[in-house]
Amino acid sequence: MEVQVVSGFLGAGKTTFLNHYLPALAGKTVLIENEFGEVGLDGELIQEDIPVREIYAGCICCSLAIDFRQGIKEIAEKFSPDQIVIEPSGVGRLSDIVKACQKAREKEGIDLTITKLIAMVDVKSFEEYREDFGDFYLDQIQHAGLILPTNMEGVEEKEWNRLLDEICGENPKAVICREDYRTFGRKELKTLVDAAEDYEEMSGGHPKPALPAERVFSSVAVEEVSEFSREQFDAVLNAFKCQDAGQVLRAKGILSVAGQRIHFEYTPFSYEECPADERKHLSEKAVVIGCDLDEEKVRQLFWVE
Ligand SMILES: Nc1nc2c(ncn2[C@@H]2O[C@H](COP(=O)(O)OP(=O)(O)OP(=O)(O)O)[C@@H](O)[C@H]2O)c(=O)[nH]1
Repeated sequence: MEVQVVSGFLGAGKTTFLNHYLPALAGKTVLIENEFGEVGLDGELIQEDIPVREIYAGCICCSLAIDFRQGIKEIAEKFSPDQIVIEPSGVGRLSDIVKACQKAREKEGIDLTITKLIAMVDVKSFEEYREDFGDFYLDQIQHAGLILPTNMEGVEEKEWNRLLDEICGENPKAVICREDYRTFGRKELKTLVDAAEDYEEMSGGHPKPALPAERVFSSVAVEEVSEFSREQFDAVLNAFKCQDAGQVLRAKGILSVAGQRIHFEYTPFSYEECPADERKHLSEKAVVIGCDLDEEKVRQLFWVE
């Protein structure tokens, strides 16, 4: 059974990529979604009709390591898939995910081979996050075989090339896609992923002890949400920007705004909203991830009298 990992920092575009990539895969696939927040949302946003196992409220490489191992074992027994694709939480180190997979193999006796390690990188936040989150952020780029830059709209060609060169500098061995992969057809996308080297297992070595993501980042899941007017919801987004409730790095959810159910996606570098997909019957909820979050204040933002 092959294991592929699609990593990327908070909001870098992992789920979007999976919606392009999963239909390009041959054979039986199962997806593992690991959400740092306490409510799962990404699993519901996957369009491909394949089994999805959601593991949330922490990282599969730290506090949820046992759930992860059991999850892999159950998937192997129940589905015997050709491949498992893992979308780790945005704050998970890719090197730790690899170790978690190797541990699953050792402890559960599962026959798995780690093949593609992919890192999605939002070019607009790259320099700031490299500076602010160093090891957490760079580990994904440094361990990937394939780097897919995202959020290139509005970036001038010269700046785009400079940023890609900077990203390549962090991992010269990786294949980097210099175009917007979303313009590729299924076949082209598969060829691109196949062009990246498979992960090479190395024996020995002592893993460096690393600070768990849970000590640096936190999340608040909000399931009691108001109905917002447009102005009220704009004030919530503004509060994120102004860091009124701590440093919000990612927020997403389904809410009722101005009488319409919307799906919103926030990062400090991008914002998107669209009508909620009513076919999925998603309940109204939101998840906020960041640093030094004031949980009470986050909840108050979503509850207007
Ligand atoms: N402009 C632009 N937007 C993108 C691109 N890829 C994803 N997005 C948007 O960025 C937002 C976050 O994308 P996701 O695919 O949910 O990112 P993610 O890495 O799965 O996010 P989390 O795991 O929830 O932190 C969504 O609004 C996407 O539509 C891209 O290449 N360009």
